Amino acid sequence: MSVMLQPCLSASMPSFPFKRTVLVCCASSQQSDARVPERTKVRLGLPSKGCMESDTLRLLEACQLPVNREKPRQYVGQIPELADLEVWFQRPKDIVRRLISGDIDLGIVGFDIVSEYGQGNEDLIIVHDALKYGECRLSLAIPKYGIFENINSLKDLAQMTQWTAENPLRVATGFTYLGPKFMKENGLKYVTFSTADGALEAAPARGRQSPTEESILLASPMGVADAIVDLVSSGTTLKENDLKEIKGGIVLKSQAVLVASRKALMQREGALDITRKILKRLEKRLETVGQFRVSANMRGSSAEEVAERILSQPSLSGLQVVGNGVLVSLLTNIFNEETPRWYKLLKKLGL
Ligand SMILES: Nc1ncnc2c1ncn2[C@@H]1O[C@H](COP(=O)(O)OP(=O)(O)OP(=O)(O)O)[C@@H](O)[C@H]1O
Ligand SMILES: O=P(O)(O)OC[C@H]1O[C@H](OP(=O)(O)OP(=O)(O)O)[C@H](O)[C@@H]1O
Ligand SMILES: [Mg+2]
Repeated sequence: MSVMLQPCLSASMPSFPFKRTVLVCCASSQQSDARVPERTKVRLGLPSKGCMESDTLRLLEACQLPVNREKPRQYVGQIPELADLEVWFQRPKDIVRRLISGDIDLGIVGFDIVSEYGQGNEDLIIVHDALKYGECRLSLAIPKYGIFENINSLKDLAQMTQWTAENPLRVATGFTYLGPKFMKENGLKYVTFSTADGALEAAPARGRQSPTEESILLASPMGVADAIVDLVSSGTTLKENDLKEIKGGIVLKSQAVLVASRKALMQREGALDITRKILKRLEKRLETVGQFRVSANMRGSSAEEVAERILSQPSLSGLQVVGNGVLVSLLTNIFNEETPRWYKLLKKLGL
């Protein structure tokens, strides 16, 4: 007897993996009673360069929402499926700033950028928190050598007697909001920050190795920081620059998210409906990522008996016998109607 198995081994739905503190700190910057600027089209901001741009366009295409642009460097585009929508290609930080100013209504960017440039503004609503690319973490990293050789946790770092008002821990970061906030929340009192746009990992290079090697610090042009707060993905850049992450040193975990302006969703005609359509396509697409269809032959005296044996395995729970009892398949497409994230969004909007 031959039985066809079609289990789709489902990746579990990720829960919200981020530090909630990040988005709740500055309620005062909220402008909920302001009106949105008048215009006819809903605007979606997409990253204008790098992997975030290409991965975002790839995801939208896989969702049957391809973006049309006459020329690859053009800053405005359209999604033919969504006639009332305009796509604006922007730098990620500008997407967040323009969501807040009301110049765009929806955006796709890294959660790190929403947190850094959104600074807890309650107008920003995360509609989809896990688009499954741009995965990285914002982390504190310190040298592996010198006075940091035996420092392996944030607690160890905070307890070092070196740090005083005159001789603070020097941190280089491009995250000038989240970096200081994290250090303060973790009780590191004597800290100063410097900022740079890239290659931060070079900042501590052979800086302060030991109290007796202060001359190296002065002589080394790049010994300008003791630690950095920067994005880490594979960890290769840190490793190749002799830096290490420490226990308790993750500021936040990030991946691409769909973010919206609350004002726009509430006030702009068509914005909520377009969001619902985009969300539905994203959910449908992402739900199948990491799922596999398996076909197998099994011996048995009847289809029912084989099906019963399969279904008695706890690890295969979720399988469902369909048709004449011969085909066994998983209920994967559970979002025939609206998705859980849609109901969550309505709740956040008080609708
Ligand atoms: N190493 C990384 N791995 C995965 N995602 C990352 C990494 N670095 C950054 N990101 C995510 O991508 C976003 C944009 O990164 P970044 O500002 O470095 O862009 P870029 O340098 O223009 O492009 P890229 O480095 O992707 O070619 C970040 O805000 C973060 O969300
Ligand atoms: O842990 P890893 O996989 O090594 O990735 C981390 C590196 O990636 C990012 O820089 P990027 O290469 O994007 O350069 P950029 O700073 O110029 O954007 C980030 O700022 C780190 O330097
Ligand atoms: Mg980069």
